[in-house]
Amino acid sequence: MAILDVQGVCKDFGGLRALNQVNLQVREGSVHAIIGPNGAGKSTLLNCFVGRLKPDTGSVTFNGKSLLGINPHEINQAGVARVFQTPEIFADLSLIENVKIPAFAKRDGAFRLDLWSRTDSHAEVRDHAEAVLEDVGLADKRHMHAGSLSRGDKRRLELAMCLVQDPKLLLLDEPTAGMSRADTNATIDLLQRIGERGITKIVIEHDMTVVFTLAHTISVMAQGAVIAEGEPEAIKGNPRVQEAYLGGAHL
Ligand SMILES: Nc1ncnc2c1ncn2[C@@H]1O[C@H](COP(=O)(O)OP(=O)(O)OP(=O)(O)O)[C@@H](O)[C@H]1O
Repeated sequence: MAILDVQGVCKDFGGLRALNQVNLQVREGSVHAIIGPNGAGKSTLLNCFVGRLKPDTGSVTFNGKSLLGINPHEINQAGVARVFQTPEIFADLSLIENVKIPAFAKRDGAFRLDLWSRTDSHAEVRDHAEAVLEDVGLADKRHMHAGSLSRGDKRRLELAMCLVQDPKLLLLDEPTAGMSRADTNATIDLLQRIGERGITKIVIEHDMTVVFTLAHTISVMAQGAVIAEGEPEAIKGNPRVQEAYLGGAHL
C-alpha cells in the first residue's frame, strides 16, 4: 500500500518547469530513493511534500489525506519529518535540549511559552530524548553544545530530532553529503537500524553506495520528470537511466 501518493505534480519557477507531471507511489515501510543529476527537481519535489512549496497542479496524498494547502507544522504533526541538507539545529543549546524541543512540539502541537519550566517535570519526554540520542550514537555527548559537534554528528543530531517525533515518513535530503567514507558507512548502518522500526523513508542521494545499499525502490528524475522507476537491479541496467543520469556511464 502507498503511504505517499503523488499524482501529476507540476511546478514552474518563472519560465522554468522544475517539475513536470511527476507521479510517485511510496510503499509503506520501504526505502524509496530519488536520484538524478543536479537540477533534476529532487529537492523541489521534497519541498512539495513538506509544505515549503505548493505545486501548480497535481496532488500529494499522505496516508489517504491531502498534504496540499496545510502548513508545514501540520504536515509534521501528521507524521512527516525531514532531515535537511544543512542541519537545522539549535547551536547554542545542548544535544538533549535540541532533541526535547521537537519532542514537546510533537506532544503539545506547537511551542509553548512554558516549555522550559515543564521540561524537568516530564521525565517521559527526557527519557525518550535520551533513548533516541543513544540510538544515533550521541548519548555520551548529550550535554555538549550542538554547535561544537562535527558535521557528521550534527546530521546525526538532526536525525535524532526527527526520530523523537516518531514519524511515519522520514524524508532525507542527501543524508551523507560532505561526509567522509567512514561517516557515510556509519550513516548507512544507522539508517539500516532505524529501518527495522518500519519507518518509511524517502532518500535523495548522490552517493550510489548509499542508494544501492538502502533502497528497495529507486525513482530516477531528469529535467523535472521521473524517467524510470524500479528495483535497484533493474535501474542499474536501464540504458535510459545510464544516458540521462551519467551521460552513458555505468552506475
Ligand atoms: N526557488 C527557486 N526559484 C527558481 N528556480 C528554482 C528554485 N528552486 C529550484 N529552482 C530550479 O529548479 C530546478 C530544480 O532544482 P532542484 O533543486 O529541485 O534540483 P535537484 O535535483 O534537487 O538538484 P541538486 O541535486 O543539485 O540538489 C533547477 O533548475 C533549479 O535551479
